[in-house]
Amino acid sequence: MILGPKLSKKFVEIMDDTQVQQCGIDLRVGSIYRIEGEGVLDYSNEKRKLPSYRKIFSSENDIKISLDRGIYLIKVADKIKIPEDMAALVYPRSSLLRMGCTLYTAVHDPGYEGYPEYLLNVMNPITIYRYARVAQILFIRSSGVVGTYSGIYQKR
Ligand SMILES: O=c1ccn([C@H]2C[C@H](O)[C@@H](COP(=O)(O)OP(=O)(O)OP(=O)(O)O)O2)c(=O)[nH]1
Repeated sequence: MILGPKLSKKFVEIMDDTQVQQCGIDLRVGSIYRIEGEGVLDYSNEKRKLPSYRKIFSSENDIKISLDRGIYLIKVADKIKIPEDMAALVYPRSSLLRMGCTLYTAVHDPGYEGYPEYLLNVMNPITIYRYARVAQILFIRSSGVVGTYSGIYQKR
């Protein structure tokens, strides 16, 4: 079952009710990075290596950024905390899609806490203002959960 925002509001540190949607909570842009260099991914994570990220925008310090076509990493400005019996899914805002851009997102695990990062694909140039709402998070109550998230992205 997807939780409505009356309940899920407790799990996102939002700025104000503009972020509250009918079924989920909008997430704001925090920082944007260029991805530089190669990543390495294996089965056990022994060889896992993230590429380098060069920060090109921060909602704290900058007013707006114009992005050319390309791939960027985006870190959200809102801290989220997933309860131990829930997972969360994040979708791009449809306005972002209508502008020719999208976010690629993965599963948010039970117990995860932090400022998530998503892949931003700019297929048509876009200007993004500080703290623009770019995504929407949906919380899903989950049964039969095995443990809670404690990987390298916890509390980042
Ligand atoms: O698009 C996403 C999806 C999830 N997360 C956060 C929440 C999630 O709980 C955590 C780890 O995600 P996942 O388990 O998919 O990462 P992994 O690559 O398997 O890392 P680990 O080995 O730490 O599990 O990262 C993001 O920042 N971005």
